Amino acid sequence: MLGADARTRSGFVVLAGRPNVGKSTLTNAIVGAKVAIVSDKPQTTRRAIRGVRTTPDHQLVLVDLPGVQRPRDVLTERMQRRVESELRDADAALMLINAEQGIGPGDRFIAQLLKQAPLPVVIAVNKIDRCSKHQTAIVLQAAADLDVAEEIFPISASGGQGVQTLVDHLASMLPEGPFFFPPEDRSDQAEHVLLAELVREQVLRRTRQEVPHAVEVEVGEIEQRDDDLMYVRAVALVETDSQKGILIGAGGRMIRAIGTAARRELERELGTRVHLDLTVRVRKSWRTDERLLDRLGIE
Ligand SMILES: Nc1nc2c(ncn2[C@@H]2O[C@H](COP(=O)(O)OP(=O)(O)OP(=O)(O)O)[C@@H](O)[C@H]2O)c(=O)[nH]1
Repeated sequence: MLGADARTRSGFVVLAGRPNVGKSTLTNAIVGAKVAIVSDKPQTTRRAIRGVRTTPDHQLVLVDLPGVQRPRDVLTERMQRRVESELRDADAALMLINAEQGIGPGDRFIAQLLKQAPLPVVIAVNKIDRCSKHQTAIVLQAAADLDVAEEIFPISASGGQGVQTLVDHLASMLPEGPFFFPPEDRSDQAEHVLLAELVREQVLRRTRQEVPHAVEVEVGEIEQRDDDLMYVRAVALVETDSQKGILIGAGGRMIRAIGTAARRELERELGTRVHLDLTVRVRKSWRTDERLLDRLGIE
């Protein structure tokens, strides 16, 4: 417990950035644990996943926003609403820019959105490990020209360069106040959502084209069956029969490979042996099924 006179800082920082810029990787680096799933396919993060970093003097709650984009269907409209409400409720925003790609229309769109939000903004220029000093300097200048951020930090989320300096600065921006979550918490996601994300990560790793983005994973049952065995039932929802066929693979090879890899991830997360019961089901147009989106925790 903290002493009564201890001064702590505590608050919410929203992460904004184009798809694939490294938001999940940075969340994990800041929190020091795997709370957001990482993939090299854009549009992985459909939920506002939070990571919680707690030190003796601060608690920084990261809200990892979905790739900001214009609403296209029910799913993305919901994302957009979530983005706007997170911006209203947060203490600061961290905009991530991809140093390798430079600044594009998507970044300008986000900068515009952040300019209208009543909160201080910091920019981190990520993936500098992939760039020459000269290229990094050009992107840093272009980031400054967006005229939205108080401070700009060059970082490598995967390599760790510059991350500590960025975190120290973010922590200093938080208001003084008590912690929101118990210090041992790293994420406020319901356990079944986190486990479902770990399974979905393995689906994304192994599928191509339209399949990755058509798949959602729902974890129904999580049950301690034995002293050292956890039973987890998961369903991969797809939109068409042909996607189902791809996911199952010839002779069930694909789904077995996904299941084995996912089980290892779940065992690491839960610290126990896991029996994963993974099935594939077709649910046409789950993207526009509001009730299902509610159940899956996509707001
Ligand atoms: N070289 C390098 N690669 C990085 C860095 N940060 C992230 N990546 C890679 O970039 C890809 C995308 O990273 P994610 O963290 O999934 O990106 P994201 O912004 O969360 O993506 P969405 O969820 O689609 O919005 C992955 O392959 C990462 O390994 C970095 O600093 N350097």
